[in-house]
Amino acid sequence: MTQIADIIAAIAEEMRIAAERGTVASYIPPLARVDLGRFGMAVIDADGHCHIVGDADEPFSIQSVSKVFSFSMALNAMGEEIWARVRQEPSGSPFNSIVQLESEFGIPRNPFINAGAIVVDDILVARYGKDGAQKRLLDFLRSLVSAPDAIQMDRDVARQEKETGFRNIALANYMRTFGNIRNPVEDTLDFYFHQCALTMSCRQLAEVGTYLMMEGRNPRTKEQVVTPRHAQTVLALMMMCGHYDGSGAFAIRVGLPGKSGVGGGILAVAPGIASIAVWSPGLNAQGNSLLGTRALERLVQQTGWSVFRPSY
Ligand SMILES: NC(=O)CC[C@H](N)C(=O)O
Repeated sequence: MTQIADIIAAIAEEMRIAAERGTVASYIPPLARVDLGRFGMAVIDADGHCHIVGDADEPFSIQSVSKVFSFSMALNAMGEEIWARVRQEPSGSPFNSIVQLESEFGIPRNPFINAGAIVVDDILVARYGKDGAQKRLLDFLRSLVSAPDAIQMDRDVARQEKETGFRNIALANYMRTFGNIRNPVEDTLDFYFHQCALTMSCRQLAEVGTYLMMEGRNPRTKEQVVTPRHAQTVLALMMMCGHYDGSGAFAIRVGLPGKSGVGGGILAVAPGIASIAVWSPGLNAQGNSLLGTRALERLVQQTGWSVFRPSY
């Protein structure tokens, strides 16, 4: 097999010259002004070797990729009881859709659509308090990376998320009417907007993802961050729901559990083999990184890492 470094160098070159790059998210200026030409990728293998290419050390807004980490924390806090508050099924709907909530009594389909992530945050705010939840999430992420201070919450992005977040505010209030938001809506949303505003680079995102590659263990400290069973649960949900109404296409094209964000980042995990982060800010129609998806597709074609291959 060609070395990973050579494979990702060739992928970065293909992405550098790609003409069609998607569209950057435009709902807040900090996302709208990101250069469409950016592309970065980081791959960390099971031995801890990190290969990077392009803008892999450039911080970006991880947005909904953060839902993986808040959900991991909520599983730790609540265990299987969490399924009374959020379900474990794909939605087939856009990330910010409200339609299913009415017929399904305010219980979101899964923790990775906005409604589900807001419920997850409500659980964490009830357990740790509004500021405590933020601090714990930051501690969780920083414990997994080599340069902890590089992971930040961008307060300006959080403020703008709040100022423009009418759909998320509606989702939270609507679920409150079913009793599925238990804290003051503002407190839960404050945490949600701050977690969307987390900033890190591909290198750090791939480092954070290593616990999912290693059956829930932090390879740096050997600490069990989540149980092996919960790591499997998170990965299964990433495969089924990590790309919203684009999840089926992502599973077929890439064949790895993955989670996207509107900042153009994707975290993908080849269990036992690699933690991969890619960033390209241009999005496709479902709000997932256009070139990020293509880059992962190329990587899997050349490494054979799809979990659906018999040899995996
Ligand atoms: N898909 C996403 O990354 C969505 C995150 C965005 N901040 C929102 O709440 O709508």
